[in-house]
This record gives sequence, C-alpha cells and structure tokens, in this order.
Amino acid sequence: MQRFLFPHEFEERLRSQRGHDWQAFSAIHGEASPVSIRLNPAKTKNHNALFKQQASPDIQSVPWTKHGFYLNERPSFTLDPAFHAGTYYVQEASSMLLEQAILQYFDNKENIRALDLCAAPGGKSTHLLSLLSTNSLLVSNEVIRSRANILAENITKWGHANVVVTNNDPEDFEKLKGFFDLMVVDAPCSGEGLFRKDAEAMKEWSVENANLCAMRQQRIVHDVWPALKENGILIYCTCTYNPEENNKNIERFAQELNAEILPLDINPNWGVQALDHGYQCFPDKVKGEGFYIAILRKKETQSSGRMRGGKTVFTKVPNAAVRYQQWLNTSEVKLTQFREFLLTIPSEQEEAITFVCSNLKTVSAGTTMGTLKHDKLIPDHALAMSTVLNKENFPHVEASYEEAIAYLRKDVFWQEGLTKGFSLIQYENFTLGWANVLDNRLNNLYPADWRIRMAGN
Ligand SMILES: C[S@@+](CC[C@H](N)C(=O)[O-])C[C@H]1O[C@@H](n2cnc3c(N)ncnc32)[C@H](O)[C@@H]1O
Repeated sequence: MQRFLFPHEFEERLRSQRGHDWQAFSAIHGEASPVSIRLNPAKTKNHNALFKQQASPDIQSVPWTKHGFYLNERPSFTLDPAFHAGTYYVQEASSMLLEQAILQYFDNKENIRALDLCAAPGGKSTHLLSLLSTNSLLVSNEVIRSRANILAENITKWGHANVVVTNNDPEDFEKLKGFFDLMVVDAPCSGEGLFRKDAEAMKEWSVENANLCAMRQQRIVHDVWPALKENGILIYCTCTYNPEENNKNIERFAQELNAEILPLDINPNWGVQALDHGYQCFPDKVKGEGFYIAILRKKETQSSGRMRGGKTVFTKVPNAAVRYQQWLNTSEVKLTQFREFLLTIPSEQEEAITFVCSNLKTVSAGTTMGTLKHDKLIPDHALAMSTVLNKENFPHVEASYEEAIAYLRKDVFWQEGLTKGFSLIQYENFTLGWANVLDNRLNNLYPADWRIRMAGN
C-alpha cells in the first residue's frame, strides 16, 4: 500500500480539527480514488447501455444525485464513443453534492438566470444544465482563455441551447447588477481535498499558498456579489479543508455582504459532515474526494439595472433562413444570427442573452446551428450534439465500434448504399457528428481539434 507523506502543517491542523479521524483519513489516501460519472439525462437515462462490461446491479449510485454512478474500474473514456457524444461527464462524486443545494432552493419549473463563475472544465455547469429548466439561462464563465475553450467544448457536447460561455474576470460582472437569481462560485483553492487524486496539488501546497487562496476567494466573491439579485442564492464551494478558505470565508461574507447562511438538509447516512456554516466531505467518510459547500442568501437591497448597454451582437435572420427552424424539435427555441452563424437560443431568454453577450466577452451563445452560405446552412458540430436537433430530418450512418473510433480520429471509412448529403454518424443510439456523403466518399466533418489522438482501440 502506498504511504502518503502529508505536509507537516496540514497534518497538524487536520489532527486538531474537531471530530476528525486522522487514522482513517490517512489510510484512505493509500487507496485508489473512486471513479464516478454523471449521465446526461437529456441524452440517456440508462447507464447499462453505456458500461456493459461493468454489469449492473454492481454499479452503485452516488447517493446525493439522481444521475451519478460509480464505476467498478476506470475504462478508457477516450476510446468510448458515448463519451464523445456527450452522454455522460466524468466527475468526482463529492462535487455532485451541488445537486442538493439546487433541489432544495430552486423549483426546476422556474425559469431562472444562473451564473457559474469559475466554470472550467465544466463539471458544475453541465450538472446545472441538467437540473435547471430548459428555459432558464446559464452563463458559464471561465477567466483563463485556454480553459474557457475546454469549457465550451464540454458544454457543446452536453447539447443545451440555454447557455452562454463567457471569458471574463469576476469584476466584469459589475455591469450586470442584480441580474442573477443563482451564482455558483467553485473557487480556485488550495486543493487539499484532491491530494489523493492529484500529486501536483500536494506539491504546490504551503500555508502561505493556502492563505493567498483565501484572500483571492474573498476578492472573487466581493467582485461578483453586485450581480446577484436581492434574495438571490450564492453557492460557494471548494475542494479543500482549510477553514480560512471555507467556514471563515463564509463568516466574512455573511458579515461584510449582509448575507444569510442557509442550511442544507443532508441525509446522515451519506457521511457528509455539517460544520458551523457549511458541509464537508472527507474521503474516509464518503465515497469521493474532499469537498466543501455552503449557501448564502443576499439580504441587502440590490438595484438591478435595465437590460441595456454594450453593442448589439445579433442580427435578424434572413427570410430565406427561417425554414431552418424545421431542423429543430421544439418551438421553445428561436433562430438568431451572429455574423455568418445561425444560432438557436431559448425564446424566453432572448433579451437576457443579448444583454449578456453585449456586455461580456462571449465564447459561445446558445447552440450554433451552422454557417450560412448564400442562404444554405452548413451544419455545425454543435447542432449534431444538440438536444433540440430534429434528427429525423437527416440520413443516418450507423457506425460499428471500429468505424465510430475511425470517425472520431477524423479518419475515413465508407459504406455502400448511403444517401447523399449531410448525414449524422450514429453509434448505437448516440450521435457523434456530421459527415457529408458524396458519390463514393464520405467527408468526415468531425472538428479537427477534438479528434482522438491516442493510439489503440
Ligand atoms: C475549482 S476550478 C473550477 C472547476 C469547475 N467548476 C468544474 O466543476 O469543473 C476553479 C476555476 O477557477 C478559475 N480561476 C482561477 N483564478 C481565478 C480568478 N481569479 N477568478 C475567477 N476564476 C479563477 C480556474 O481557472 C479554474 O478553472
């Protein structure tokens, strides 16, 4: 068994923490991290169809979420076509506790405006999209540009139209005063809860760094706070145990920002520990890594600005392109145009999306349906991933496992008897992307940047 050498100050602090079982905590760090996934209920509700080799009923549910499961072993996700189809997200189990906060404070029939401030690579954002109504709006933001691109890729695979991905600093949200009903701040932290999974987190750890993290978190929450509505909810989480970054920060926010700290109803059998102001997962008590979550409600009066300002970003869809509404399976979304791209967004959120996009640095908005060329639409990969695509409009190419992997590598394959034109590549019941079928050749339209590069199949 691997023996873990924790930083001395870290060990001392945890040993002295009330109710902490150091023996059990250090022993669990010699064991492998559990592997867990969360299904995309808009694409599949059946994990048996996905992980056949991990026969159910051995597959165990993550208790605090409806669509989370533990896998018995770690498969090669890269070589699983269903992963690239956005049917599930590989996510650490403790962080799925977010679901309880949403279920307990929001009604999923309400249409709300939500912000995920520190969103890359997209675990909490994809989870939020599955929990909120499809007419709610999620602004999924990441300050680091390269990470914002990874976020946009994961959001695209998830397939929802009610989301805008932005690349802004927390202080930029100043312009959206009183705009959001819900904010999730999954703050950059000292990462103590990831020591078992990520050796780098422990190498970078020091008392000074952990204190710097606490100060940065204070700045982040103070900066974004004005964008929360009066009575709005801010869910704060970290993957650390450091009280300065967790409970003490929550105490500061409650005082300085005039916020109320709200409770979560947590099933005692889950092993989640209630602290003074929040809830902590320890890996020796839950099947997951270290995680902290707390909930604040804004008590102070918050004026909300009118939805205006910034430059207009969208233009009217040309008459000849209106017919592309038929490519969609719902009338709850509408078409709009950004430069040469045709997009679809929830009709109810049009004004809000326009306002967000005209005030923030937007990476993507809604679902990109395609590029308009002389009134013809060249379909975009995002449309193939979309949950609002009317798939019956297009021919399907049913791929074998080998063909699916070849397609995802952006290699060529060919089948006799295919219908010409833009076609959806299907593997089992899942859509992988587009191909343009020509006379005796299939043009692989899978995004070059996303192709599988690893060897093997
Ligand atoms: C814990 S991670 C977020 C994980 C993500 N919520 C998820 O569930 O997949 C924290 C994120 O905060 C971003 N970040 C770093 N410094 C930041 C800052 N000063 N303001 C806002 N976000 C920051 C990081 O780039 C990182 O993506």
